[in-house]
Amino acid sequence: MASISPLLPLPTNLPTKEIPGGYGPPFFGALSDRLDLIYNPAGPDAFFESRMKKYNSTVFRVNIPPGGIFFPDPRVIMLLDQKSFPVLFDTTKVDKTDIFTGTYMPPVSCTGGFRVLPYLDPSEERHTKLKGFCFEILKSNASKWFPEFHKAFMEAGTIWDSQLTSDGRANFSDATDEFALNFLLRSIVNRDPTIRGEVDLGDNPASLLVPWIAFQLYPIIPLGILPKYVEDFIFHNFQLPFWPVKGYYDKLYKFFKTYGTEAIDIAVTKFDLHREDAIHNLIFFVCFNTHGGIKRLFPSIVRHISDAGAELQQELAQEVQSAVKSHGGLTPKALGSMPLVESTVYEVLRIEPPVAYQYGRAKNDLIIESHDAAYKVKKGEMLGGYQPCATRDPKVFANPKAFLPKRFLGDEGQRLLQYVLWSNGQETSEPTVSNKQCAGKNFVVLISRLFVAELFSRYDYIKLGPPVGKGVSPKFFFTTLQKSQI
Ligand code: HEM
Ligand SMILES: CC/C=C\C[C@@H](/C=C/C=C\CCCCCCCC(=O)O)OO
Repeated sequence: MASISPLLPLPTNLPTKEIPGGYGPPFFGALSDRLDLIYNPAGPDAFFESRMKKYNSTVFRVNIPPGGIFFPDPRVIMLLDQKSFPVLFDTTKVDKTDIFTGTYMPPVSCTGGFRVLPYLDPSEERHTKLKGFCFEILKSNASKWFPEFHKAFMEAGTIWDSQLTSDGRANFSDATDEFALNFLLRSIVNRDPTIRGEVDLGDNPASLLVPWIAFQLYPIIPLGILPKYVEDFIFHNFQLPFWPVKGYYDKLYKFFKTYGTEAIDIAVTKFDLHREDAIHNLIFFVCFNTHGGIKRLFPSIVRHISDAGAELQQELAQEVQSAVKSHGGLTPKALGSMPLVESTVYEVLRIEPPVAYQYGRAKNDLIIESHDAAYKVKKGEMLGGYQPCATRDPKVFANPKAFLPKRFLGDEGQRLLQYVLWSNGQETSEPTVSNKQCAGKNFVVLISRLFVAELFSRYDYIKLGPPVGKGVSPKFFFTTLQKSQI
């Protein structure tokens, strides 16, 4: 792991302090913190900022959801600065077994009875095999990314233009969910989900994923579908049975088992994996890891660019359209000559990392340092991080709460990349079979740059309206799509 740069002052005999905060009485302490965090009208940012202020520390003890009656111990030590947060990446210090979703783990019934890759610690042999399989899937399909992404994006653009003409607004969310899944299934599973057949995913394939993902996450997110206390009692105290949503997953299973044979054969022959293990992990890679991540990242990219206004968008349109023109199309070389697009994507990933929470259990007694103190952690204690506090650390980033799309331009910008942590690792490090950094780290940055480049190849100016609807994933609509003149 690359060391933290000299920008952070080296420790000079930091005072050792007791970790502030606490957990309160059993059940009620967790209930109080959960209601404060999950149902905080100002969001988790406000919750963690208020606790940092209360304890005058970026390291403190708190209960992290769910923590309800039938859920595991919610006690966590949070690390919320750029000095302490990277401990979560260090697998010599933390154990990552079964903590992908935090203090609670969904039942393996929702992944075919298998503990899929993200729940495995690097010390497990399956972790090495499955991460190698994931890398191979990304490598062997790389030639498809540009053409398949362009094809799927153009289908979405046609829908948006038509809706804007007929309805005065265009449904960004639904079209993006579908185009992203079309892109992934055409590229990785070699099957176009829009082609109906004996085994298919219906008219809206992306909608099949929602119940399955919601089932895995309902104990840790605000669903917003019932009155607060009713919702909290039902969804944050009990593990609900999988069978009501099993039908959705079974459709995904049949689709991957039927059409994903090329990828599954690679898992069996090259990585010595059992066929069923490979199928359920491939479903997870595509439908949870990738599509689930895109569902959070792509709206964030468009929201930040839309809110940044006309000046940024004119510069993006100019950079993209001139590069596409001079390279004869949106080619890898054209994309590689769009520094503002790249910096804008990194700034979105910094200011709003799509997955805000990371965890790790202390493998031994540890001393953890923040910028201004050292803290003793006992073996077995759960460590956690709310990443936006670390990626908005004022000791590292000037004007940390501002969206500055040019922040990562030039040499200074390249040096700051080590403090972009969205992939559960520094942007300047690489995922390996020995660490827990996102296997799709470089793929995500590539398709995010592609997404911005496709947008500003087609449009000169875009405006996203306010979110519509409550709950897990509100929908976003374009209110303006000004077509490019070329
Ligand atoms: C926008 C999209 C994505 C986001 C935001 C994202 C984010 C993350 C994060 C934060 C982690 C670490 C979780 C933890 O252990 O604390 C992770 C792990 C992982 N991601 Fe992603 N990811 C994305 C896309 C992908 C893609 C495209 C793939 C592969 C096709 C992928 C495969 C994985 C795998 C396999 C792990 C577990 C790594 C391991 O166990 O060593 N992800 N991802
Ligand atoms: C929904 C899937 C999102 C990204 C997929 C990515 C990483 C996932 C890491 C942890 C799973 C929990 C994500 C949702 C947390 C909900 C709490 C919150 O942020 O409010 O896979 O690569």
